[in-house]
Amino acid sequence: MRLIHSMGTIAEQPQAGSAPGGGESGGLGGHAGRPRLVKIAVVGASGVGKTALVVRFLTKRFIGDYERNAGNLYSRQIEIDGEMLAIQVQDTPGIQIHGQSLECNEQLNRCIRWADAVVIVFSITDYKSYELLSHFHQHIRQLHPGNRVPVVVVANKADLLHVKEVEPQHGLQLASMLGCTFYEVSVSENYKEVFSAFHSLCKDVSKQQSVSTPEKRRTSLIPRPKSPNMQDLKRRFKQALSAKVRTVTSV
Ligand SMILES: Nc1nc2c(ncn2[C@@H]2O[C@H](COP(=O)(O)OP(=O)(O)OP(=O)(O)O)[C@@H](O)[C@H]2O)c(=O)[nH]1
Repeated sequence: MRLIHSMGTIAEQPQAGSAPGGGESGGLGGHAGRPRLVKIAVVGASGVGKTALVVRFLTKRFIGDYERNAGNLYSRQIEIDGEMLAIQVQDTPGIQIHGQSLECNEQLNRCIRWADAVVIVFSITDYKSYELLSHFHQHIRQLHPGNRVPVVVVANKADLLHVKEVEPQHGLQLASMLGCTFYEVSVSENYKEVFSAFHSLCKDVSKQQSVSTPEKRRTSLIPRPKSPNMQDLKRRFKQALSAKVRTVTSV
């Protein structure tokens, strides 16, 4: 796992396709010899386990200590279904909840716009984090108008059933109503489910990219004008010359 930079510096990073705010997606098909780039933003309320999830996915380890996070961008190459992918994961600062509305700052908006796919995390021990789910989903759709970026909903802290505030089936129902894939995980106890969530997201991105790529391929298949045929040019030049000679001799 490689830490690229913290979110504080992201706004000043103009690298195309590699950092939030960096403009066009670098994810389309990758360049020759380079793995395809998949950019994922992880969003959710504060304390739901976003950082723990990202670190678990990238290192297989669980971090137990809590430190409010400013938002880091991590990268790692992973082979998924035989294809090497360069995955960038943007951990974002937790949204503080005031009432039920979502107040995203510009940094977070930039991260969402930058992403090819988004993971929305809530905690089954925090009902308010669950209530934010549909707000986040709507916000993501608004920031990607006309482009259905794949979204996965992750219900975390499944090991804390004794203090749960959200029934797992409610998470599942809401996620399917929003058209998102749903995973219930315990980042602290389980790596497999965490990997599956990111795996399915990467597959969705791949699918979406291959849908948009044929258009690009088709345009690149339009025959380019041929370079002039030298034999043909010589022949036409000779013809023109002899016509001129004929005109001159006939005068
Ligand atoms: N029991 C349990 N604790 C978890 C789990 N996932 C995360 N935690 C703990 O929950 C706390 C918050 O986790 P973080 O990953 O820092 O949460 P965050 O969403 O990044 O928080 P912010 O930085 O405030 O946005 C930490 O103490 C984690 O160890 C889990 O699956 N089970």
